[in-house]
Amino acid sequence: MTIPKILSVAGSDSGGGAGIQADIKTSQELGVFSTTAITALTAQNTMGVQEVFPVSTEFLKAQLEAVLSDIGTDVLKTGMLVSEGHIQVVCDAIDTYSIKRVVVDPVIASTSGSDLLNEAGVKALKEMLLPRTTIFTPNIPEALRLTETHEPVTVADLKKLAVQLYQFGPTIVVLKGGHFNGDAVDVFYDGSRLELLTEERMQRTNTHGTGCTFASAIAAELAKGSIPFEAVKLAKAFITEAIRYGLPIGKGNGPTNHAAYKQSR
Ligand SMILES: Nc1ncnc2c1ncn2[C@@H]1O[C@H](COP(=O)(O)OP(=O)(O)OP(=O)(O)O)[C@@H](O)[C@H]1O
Ligand SMILES: Cc1ncc(CO)c(N)n1
Repeated sequence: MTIPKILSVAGSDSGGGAGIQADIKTSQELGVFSTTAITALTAQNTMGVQEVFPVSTEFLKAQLEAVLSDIGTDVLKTGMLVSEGHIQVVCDAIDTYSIKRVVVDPVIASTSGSDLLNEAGVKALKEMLLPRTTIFTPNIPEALRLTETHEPVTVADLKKLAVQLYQFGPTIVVLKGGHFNGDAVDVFYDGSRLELLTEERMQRTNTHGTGCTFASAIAAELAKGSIPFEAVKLAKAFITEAIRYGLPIGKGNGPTNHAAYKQSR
């Protein structure tokens, strides 16, 4: 029996809704074994990020080597990457271990506005990591930061933005529409096929970690052998249920419900 595996390279969210914790919960729900390489510890809750304690690049490398030299992975998924140095270490691991499927969620800032990737890191993301990426999942603010364009107003603008992001080198772009002003429209673009994944926008406050959860559901499904579009479709259903039944935990922006998708089947 082969057990599908993902390696999550991301920051720890002490509040349990985003980052590594979201990745582990999501992959567990979807029947995938998750390993981790932690880039930073954050002291964080539903109100925001209080402190960030980055792991050294040497220690990130040690975690990646420990996992990849023994357990291996079907998919590597990245979240918070801290700096250019951390991105270099991740790219070296992708090359050394010939990792073919890489899901990149470009965590640049938290919803509450804290920087989770520095300026040089944004440049390294574009120049080093995106050409090694299979599925790239930016949200709208991240897409605007990377392309330096204006806020999308129409679905046609969203499509244009996805095509622009494709030029940075990933095999597939999935532009997330959580911050769009209409329905929750995500755009899938692989260089020829352009598809919209649309769900009605739900008025919810418990949406902390939606992006991490969505990207890890994509990574988990890829690890199980799904083709990319099917993996994205399932991840969209997973996050929609997780938001619908979001958890009233903490005093601020609470977490999504990682168990809701499986419970709804
Ligand atoms: N209110 C909502 N109703 C329905 N779907 C939503 C809502 N908010 C986000 N989504 C969906 O959730 C997924 C994640 O998108 P989003 O743009 O929120 O990611 P994100 O900003 O990276 O998340 P975060 O930074 O909070 O982790 C997308 O599929 C998006 O369409
Ligand atoms: C550790 C971590 N990763 C990602 C995000 C973005 O949701 C967050 N708030 N915290």
